[in-house]
Amino acid sequence: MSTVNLSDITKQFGNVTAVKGLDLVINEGEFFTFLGPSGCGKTTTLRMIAGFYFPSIGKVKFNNQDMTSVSPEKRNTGMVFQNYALFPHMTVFENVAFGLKVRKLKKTDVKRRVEDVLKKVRLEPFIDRQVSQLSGGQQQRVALARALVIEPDILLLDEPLSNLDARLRDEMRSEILRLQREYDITTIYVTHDQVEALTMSDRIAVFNLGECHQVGTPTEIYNQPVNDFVAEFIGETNLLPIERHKEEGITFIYNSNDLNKSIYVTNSEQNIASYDGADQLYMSVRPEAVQVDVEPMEGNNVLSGTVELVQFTGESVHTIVKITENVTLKSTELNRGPSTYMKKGAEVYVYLPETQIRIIPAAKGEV
Ligand SMILES: Nc1ncnc2c1ncn2[C@@H]1O[C@H](COP(=O)(O)OP(=O)(O)OP(=O)(O)O)[C@@H](O)[C@H]1O
Repeated sequence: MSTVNLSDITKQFGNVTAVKGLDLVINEGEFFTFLGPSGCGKTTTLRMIAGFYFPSIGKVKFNNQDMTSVSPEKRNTGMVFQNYALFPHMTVFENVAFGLKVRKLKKTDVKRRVEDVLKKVRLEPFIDRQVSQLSGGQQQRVALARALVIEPDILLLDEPLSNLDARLRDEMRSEILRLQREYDITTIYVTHDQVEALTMSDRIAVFNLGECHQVGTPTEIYNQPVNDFVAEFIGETNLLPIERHKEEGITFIYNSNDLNKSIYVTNSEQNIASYDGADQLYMSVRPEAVQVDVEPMEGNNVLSGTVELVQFTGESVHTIVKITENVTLKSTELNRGPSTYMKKGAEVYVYLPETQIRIIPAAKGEV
């Protein structure tokens, strides 16, 4: 097991800056995920850890040992690629044994270790099957076995589930977690799928445009996003630009030209002050915190509106309510039966509880 320490890493490809000033510490045995949209620098960072790329600036350390310019085969990392990169005409055994043969292990040791790992990934019955004759999920297991058989200090996984259908993806998520716990191995996982990141990770780093915006546990990232990019990328949110308007020194208001359609947050001044200098502030309210009813509720932040759309997903119901010309709010509630569904065109009230409103700045360089 290893810690991974990235300090002030920048990676330049010609005039493209793929990764900018990245500092990260990944702890021993941690399941750590790089999450972000396509092109944000996740794979480039993973490849710098594997040694396939060297950083233009900065240092990569494993267990405090400088690995920045060490070649990949001397890093003892196991990698699983998005397209698996298996040898299609070789058998499962030959594919998994490959890395051990390169390391010149004795034949009997190779056999024992390959059989052991194939048992762990539940592929023993397929040991002599050609890889091209396996299903996508089985090929994925071969790729995992091949990465694990060398007993790496760090397991690196680059979007390993993106070629699988939804059901198999679910199954492989638990399978990867089980193996990670069994081998007790520091694991770095790259994905653009937020559900995958939230359900699997000990901690997540959220990337955009080559920069890391936030590092935290899944609940921290979801409940306390540091800016509008993180709030919108992880889960869904209602994001409304703030117009500051002090009333008796304690409230701010959105939409100050129609006070009936304004949103108040008491004691928000301290929160706002900590973002002094931000170009734009937003309030972010998750749809599951937004309540919709045909009767007005008690308290502040009850806005009238018209139901624009009702989306049924099975387990939950999304209701989109138009508040003003420019503002719609989304509410998500668990499915409590047809009598509770709102109707399109209905006049309703929407309640935004103050405690569920989070004030966040625009991500730097965005506005
Ligand atoms: N070998 C390369 N040469 C030139 N530019 C590159 C190279 N590799 C990556 N880039 C650029 O660096 C940026 C980051 O790419 P990277 O592959 O790390 O993103 P990513 O977040 O992994 O995206 P994806 O999810 O699509 O794989 C992109 O703009 C990409 O075009």
